[in-house]
Amino acid sequence: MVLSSSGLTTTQPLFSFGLISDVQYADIPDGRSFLGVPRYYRHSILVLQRAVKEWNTHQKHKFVINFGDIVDGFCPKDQSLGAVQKVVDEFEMFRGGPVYHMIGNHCLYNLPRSKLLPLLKIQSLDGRAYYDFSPVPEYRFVVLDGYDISAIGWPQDHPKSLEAMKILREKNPNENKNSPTGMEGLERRFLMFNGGIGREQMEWLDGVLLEATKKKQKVVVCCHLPLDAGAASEKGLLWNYDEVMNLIHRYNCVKVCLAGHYHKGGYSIDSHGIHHRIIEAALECPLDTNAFGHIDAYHDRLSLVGTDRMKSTDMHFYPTS
Ligand SMILES: Nc1ccn([C@@H]2O[C@H](COP(=O)(O)O)[C@@H](O)[C@H]2O)c(=O)n1
Ligand SMILES: O=P(O)(O)OC[C@H](O)CO
Repeated sequence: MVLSSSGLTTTQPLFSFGLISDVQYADIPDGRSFLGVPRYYRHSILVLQRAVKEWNTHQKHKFVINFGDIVDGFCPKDQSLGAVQKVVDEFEMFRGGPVYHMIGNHCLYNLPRSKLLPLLKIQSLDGRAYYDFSPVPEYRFVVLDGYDISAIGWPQDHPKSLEAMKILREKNPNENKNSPTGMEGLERRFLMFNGGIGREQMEWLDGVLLEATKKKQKVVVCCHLPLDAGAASEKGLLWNYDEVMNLIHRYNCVKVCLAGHYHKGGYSIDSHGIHHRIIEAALECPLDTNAFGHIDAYHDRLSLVGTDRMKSTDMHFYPTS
């Protein structure tokens, strides 16, 4: 406890970290999403630069998490490598500690996993992009690879690609597998720009949650793709979000799930009291506006302090016995 200037006692966070999502940088003129939402491809890297400057000014953040989609799919392919490197270099200007990246669909439109993962410093076996880390003994972060089963990013004849195409053929009747036309409700998540968690990753997640439970750690799950329909459009959900959440709900250790992809951002608390916070996209910030923030982590809550378009959210943990 410390005494604030107002004389009231306040509790210091255990640690803090910076966060940003969907930078989707490209050296191309402004454009729009399929549904007409403006996208500012060149301005987004300025948002990132301002974020890093702010995080460095604070001098208290232990690390940064980037929620994926570092470069946009419209980036000319002969510029992909340079563009990803350029954005990574901006992140590297953060002086407080490591930057944890995750992959999104737009990353995979630009580069194969074999090139992408070393650039993003994701230690990988066989192209896997899931990992965990524990910044303090009380907390563990799990970073999921939402494009583990995906029709993008793996060679076309790779078993994971074939499995993804089978799912899309069964679930999505459209020739354009990015189109949800004629699909109803939650079924609308079966789009090519989404993906799923494979069996091995599920088993790995189970093991991490078991270990975290034994260590009495609070877990924050991070994934480019949202895991709760209350916080995002069903068109943006992880294909097997339901299986992943059923597994998570078997434990009491997961307190918060953070994601990107759904550019508008969102927030919900699910049936088990887990907070789902979808991070607003840097790409959709008009000139001189921002969408980045930091999270202060306490024993009993995460407090997201957002800038401009990123809303602030206090996430108090549901009491568990
Ligand atoms: N209702 C929709 C939405 C999207 N698509 C296809 O997905 C691509 C990516 O969409 P963005 O929102 O990221 O622009 C888009 O180019 C369309 O091919 C769709 O078919 N129907
Ligand atoms: O990642 P994008 O740019 O294809 O956009 C995905 C949608 O916003 C998901 O809701």
